[in-house]
Amino acid sequence: MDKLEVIGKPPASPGTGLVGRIPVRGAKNAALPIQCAALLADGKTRLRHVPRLTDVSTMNKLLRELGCEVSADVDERVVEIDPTGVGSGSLEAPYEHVKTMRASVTVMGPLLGRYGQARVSLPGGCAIGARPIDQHLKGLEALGGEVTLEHGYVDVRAKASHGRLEGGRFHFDKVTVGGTQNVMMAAVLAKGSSRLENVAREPEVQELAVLLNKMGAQISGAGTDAIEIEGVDRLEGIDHAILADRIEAGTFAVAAAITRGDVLLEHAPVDHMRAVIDKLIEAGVECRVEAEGLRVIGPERIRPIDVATRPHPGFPTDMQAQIMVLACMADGASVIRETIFENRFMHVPELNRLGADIVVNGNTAVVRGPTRFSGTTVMATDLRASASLVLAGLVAEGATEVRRVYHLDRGYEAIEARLSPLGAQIARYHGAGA
Ligand SMILES: CC(=O)N[C@H]1[C@@H](OP(=O)(O)OP(=O)(O)OC[C@H]2O[C@@H](n3ccc(=O)[nH]c3=O)[C@H](O)[C@@H]2O)O[C@H](CO)[C@@H](O)[C@@H]1O
Ligand SMILES: C=C(OP(=O)(O)O)C(=O)O
Repeated sequence: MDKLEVIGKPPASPGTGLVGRIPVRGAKNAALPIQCAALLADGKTRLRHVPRLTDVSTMNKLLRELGCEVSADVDERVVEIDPTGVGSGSLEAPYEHVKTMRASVTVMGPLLGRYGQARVSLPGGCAIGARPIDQHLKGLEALGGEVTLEHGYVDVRAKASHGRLEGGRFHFDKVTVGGTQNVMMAAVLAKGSSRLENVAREPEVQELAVLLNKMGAQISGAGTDAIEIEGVDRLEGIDHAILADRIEAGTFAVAAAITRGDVLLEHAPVDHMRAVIDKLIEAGVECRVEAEGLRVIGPERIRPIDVATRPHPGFPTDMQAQIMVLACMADGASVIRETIFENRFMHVPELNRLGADIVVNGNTAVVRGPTRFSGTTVMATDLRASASLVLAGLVAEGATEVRRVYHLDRGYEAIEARLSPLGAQIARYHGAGA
């Protein structure tokens, strides 16, 4: 297992921290459902600006097992997916895949929509919460799917004798990104029309709808809280560039802010980052929208902030751990509330081991700054928790060793190689640590 060593530098005067430009890569959370959507097309889908992440490779592997021909030009960040061979073998996402990456369940909607059936391992919980998929399944039932749960697997098939879903109306009890994507993908090839209400409005949902419409689907309303879909008979393979990652950009923005740096985040999707940018500005961080991206300049003094995570356009839960590090560096007490996942404070004990003063009560964390982080060995527990530990390491006195970096590699492309040119001292050691 790899580990990262970050040699930190407590912040000095403004402009002495991370300095330079960093290109923002394609978004993991946009790429994964789009890879699944390729299952719906007649012919090949060509994806560009695909980030080099383990989750993307895991999804490619699953698609190959389902019968897709997948070629990945990692250097060019291009992935081509041809689903012509799917259907001759098993339409199953096995436990081995789903346990390493929950987003594997997103093949369920496209498989059901196109082939009339799918079998997917139940994902179970993960470090950040229970994460049930009841809304995915209820939504698929509302479109004419029949769901059976047996031996840890979900079996879903179209009830109608013609083997296609009929379409239908579904109101989500809970706003769910993956649920919206799964049910939307099931509906595009249905015989009739569908209306999905109380849907997620995340940019990655909108992006999926854009892609599906380019393929020939008829979806309207993505980005609002109701989506209408007219089923069509077939979809075509197309060429598409993956949206830039608002969470990666936000993570690097915090790195610039806490180190008192000056960093241009090239191609940052600023329109999708409003809630994060607003909080950075509230904390005193200078954020300038420039032609080439977002420029972030760290202030002399960071002000405390109150943050509550919410579905988009609210503050994203995937930035909660990182903004907590900004709060640690603020002069005074900040309050951070996590309302999306019930157990997403796993980074707190590790940040406290690095010197933070964070007290958690239920879903609320009170963060008392300013912290003088002091490097030690810490353990990554999930993707964004890992990112927060790297951020704290950047401003810690001495060396911070972050173990279990495989979590980080799920969602950040070679973070050490990206941050080093900005002046960070960060190195990866292969096969070391637990
Ligand atoms: C690959 C991907 O895009 N992952 C993102 C996606 O995850 P994911 O799609 O899994 O997250 P959801 O939006 O579904 O989860 C939101 C909340 O709804 C609950 N829920 C969800 C489905 C369901 O059927 N029943 C139910 O109760 C979940 O447990 C959670 O508490 O959105 C999350 C919320 O923005 C992000 O943190 C993840 O990074
Ligand atoms: C929670 C995340 O991802 P996933 O849904 O893939 O676990 C994340 O990207 O922060």
